[in-house]
Amino acid sequence: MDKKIYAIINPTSNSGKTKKIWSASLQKLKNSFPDLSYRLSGYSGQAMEIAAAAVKSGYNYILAVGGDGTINEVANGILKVKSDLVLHPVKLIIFPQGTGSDLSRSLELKSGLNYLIERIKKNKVQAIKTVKAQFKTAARVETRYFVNIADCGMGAAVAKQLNQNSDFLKGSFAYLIAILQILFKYKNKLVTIKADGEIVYQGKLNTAVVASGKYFGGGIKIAPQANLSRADLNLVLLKNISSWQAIFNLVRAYRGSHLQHELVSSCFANNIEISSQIPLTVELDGEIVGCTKANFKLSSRKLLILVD
Ligand SMILES: Nc1ncnc2c1ncn2[C@@H]1O[C@H](COP(=O)(O)OP(=O)(O)OP(=O)(O)O)[C@@H](O)[C@H]1O
Repeated sequence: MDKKIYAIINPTSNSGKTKKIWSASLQKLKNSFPDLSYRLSGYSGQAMEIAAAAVKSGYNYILAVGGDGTINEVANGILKVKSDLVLHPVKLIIFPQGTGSDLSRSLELKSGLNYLIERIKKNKVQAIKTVKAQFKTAARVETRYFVNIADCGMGAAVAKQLNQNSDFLKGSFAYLIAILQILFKYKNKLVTIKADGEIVYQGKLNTAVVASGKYFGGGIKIAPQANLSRADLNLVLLKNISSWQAIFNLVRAYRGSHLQHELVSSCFANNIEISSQIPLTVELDGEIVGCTKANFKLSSRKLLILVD
């Protein structure tokens, strides 16, 4: 079957720069793929609906243009459609245009339009795992997939701060400012963490990271042992570290050499549960979705992604 490509663009990603980049890229993309259809998302969450509708209409390539949040929505839209209703395997194409674009970093995708066109033509596929997260919102218990990294605690508080900050701050620098804003305010909280049914940690915690990819926070290599194609999940715990310890180890975290720290642990599991008396904020692929109690379970559904 031919490539039927549907592009979904988040015009607000990367502080609105994506809208201009898309306008400048469209004609060249159309020259290579004349049947390309596309739509700009009009509000948060719409990319999920557009992706699901495109898959149901028979599009077999969905192109996500934006950052990790956009990819998360598009992935959820693809996975929402029951696999027996999908006529042909659906492949996700990524045109990385986010503030952090941490999934693209884990996939080692080259940025730029020419590389995107080459990627589509080459059609090299990598299957990555997907993870079903369950968490609490004000109204109910909800579920949503993530594909790169989920975290609870200070990491999620930083993502929340980032979303509130001015669009003036860009890229990894925007994340660094948000980290510094939260670091000295954040109080570690008592948690119980289970991995595959066994308690693996009980005590004060700064951040729990449930990782498929290696990077979060605009390039912090928080889970250096994680691998998108590996079957299990990497749980990285930043235990009762102080603000100063976090500051001193930030450079090590960017390099991925923080696992040697005595208050950092890393293990692998298929099912991770995080509970706490004081709720911790939960973040999935950079999006704040709710709070604990949260559960992260490996899904049997894989996501097919075009890579370089
Ligand atoms: N039309 C829209 N108006 C407002 N928000 C939107 C719209 N379309 C999508 N969004 C929201 O924009 C948010 C940010 O998107 P995205 O994560 O792709 O960009 P980013 O934050 O710049 O990149 P990254 O997550 O890689 O740092 C998401 O929460 C998404 O739901």
